[in-house]
Amino acid sequence: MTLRVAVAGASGYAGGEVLRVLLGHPEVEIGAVTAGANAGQRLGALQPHLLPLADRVLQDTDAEALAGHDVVFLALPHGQSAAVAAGLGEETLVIDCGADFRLRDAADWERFYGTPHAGRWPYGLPELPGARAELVGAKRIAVPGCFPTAVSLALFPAYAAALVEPEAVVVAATGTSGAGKTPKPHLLGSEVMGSVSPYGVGGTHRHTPEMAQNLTEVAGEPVTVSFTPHLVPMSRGILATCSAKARPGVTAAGLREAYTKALRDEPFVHLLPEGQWPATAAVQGANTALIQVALDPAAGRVVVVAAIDNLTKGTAGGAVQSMNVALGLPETLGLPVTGLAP
Ligand SMILES: NC(=O)C1=CN([C@@H]2O[C@H](COP(=O)(O)OP(=O)(O)OC[C@H]3O[C@@H](n4cnc5c(N)ncnc54)[C@H](OP(=O)(O)O)[C@@H]3O)[C@@H](O)[C@H]2O)C=CC1
Ligand SMILES: CC(=O)N[C@@H](CCC(=O)OP(=O)(O)O)C(=O)O
Repeated sequence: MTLRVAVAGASGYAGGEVLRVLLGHPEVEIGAVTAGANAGQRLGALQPHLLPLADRVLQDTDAEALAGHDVVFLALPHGQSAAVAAGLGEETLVIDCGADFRLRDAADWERFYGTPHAGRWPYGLPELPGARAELVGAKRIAVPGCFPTAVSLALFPAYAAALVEPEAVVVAATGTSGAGKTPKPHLLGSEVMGSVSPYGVGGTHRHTPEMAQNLTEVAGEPVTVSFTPHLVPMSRGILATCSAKARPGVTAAGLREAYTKALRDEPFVHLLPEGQWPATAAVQGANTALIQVALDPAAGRVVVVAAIDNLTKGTAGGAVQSMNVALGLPETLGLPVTGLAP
C-alpha cells in the first residue's frame, strides 16, 4: 500500500518533524505541503534539513491543496484544525497535531484556550489503556500535547494499578522548540541561554487539564495534577519528574512489577534497568520514551521520571505511530527508535 500524505503547517517545527519522520516511512509518498504566510516559498528555504523535499513549493492551506490524499497531518496553530478538517472527506484520515480535539470537557477547553470547544477525536497515545482499540480504523485522530505524552506515559501504570493517591505533582523541563517558530521576546537566545525559568505556574498551563483527563480515565476517579514546566536552554526534549503519594502497603518491588507489566510489550516506552535514569539526549529524534520509577520511603511517594523528544514521541512520531495503528499497519513501521546523543 502506498499512502499519499499531505502536511499542513509544513514550514513549522511540528510539520517539519512530521515530514522528517514520514521520509523514513516505507509506505508513504509525500503529497502537498502547505503553510500560511510562507506559502509560495521553497520548503528547502525554511526546512533545509528535509533535503529530499527541498524543491517542493509550499501551497496555501486550503481544501483544494489538501484534497486527494489518504492521510492529512495538520500542524497548525490552535483553533484552525476544525475548519480545515471540515473541508476534507470523511474517508481521509486526518491527524491533528494541535490541541483542538484533545479535551472531552468543553468547560476545560474554554477556560484554558478561550474559544468555543470543537469536540473530541480518538486520542493518539496508543499506550494508554483502551486507546489503541479506539484508534483502529479511526478517520480523525487528536495527537496529545507533548507534556501530557510524557506525564501520561510516566504515571498511567501507577494509576492503572491503583498504587498512588489521585494528586500528582509534576515538574518538567522543556526545550524551546515546543513554543513553535513564531518569534517571542522570552525565547531570544540571550534570554534562554544560561538560564532555567518556570512558566505556566499555579495550574495555568493549558496541558494541565489534558494530563488530569488522561490520568482520571485510567484511575477511574478524579485525579488532580499540579504542573510546573521550566524552559531550559536546549532546542528539543522534555524531562518530566512526576510524583504522587504511595497508597498504603506499596513496596518498591510491587511498584517495579507493575511498571514492568504495564510497559513490557510497548515498543516505544522503555522502563530502564534499576538505578539508570532517563535523559533527554538519549531520545533526541527518537519515537522513544524512557522511564524510571522509584519509591521514596521517607516521603511515602512514588517518583517517576520520563524523557521524550517533544517533537518526535511528543508530536510527529506519536502522530505517525497512531497513523500506523489506525490503518492496520505494523505500529512500529518507519519510526525511529535510536536517539542522537550526545
Ligand atoms: N512544537 C512542539 O513541540 C509541538 C507542537 N504541537 C502543535 O503543532 C502545531 C504547530 O506548532 P509548531 O510547529 O510548534 O508551530 P510553528 O509556529 O513552528 O508552525 C506553525 C505552522 O502553521 C502555519 N500557519 C500559521 N498560521 C497559519 C494560517 N493562518 N493558515 C495556515 N497555516 C498557518 C505556519 O506557516 P507559516 O510558516 O507560513 O507561518 C507553520 O507552518 C500547534 O498546534 C502546536 O500546538 C504539538 C505538540 C508539540
Ligand atoms: C517551550 C514551550 O512553550 N512549550 C510549549 C509546549 C506546548 C506544545 O507544543 O504543545 P501544544 O501542541 O499543546 O501546543 C508550551 O509549554 O506551551
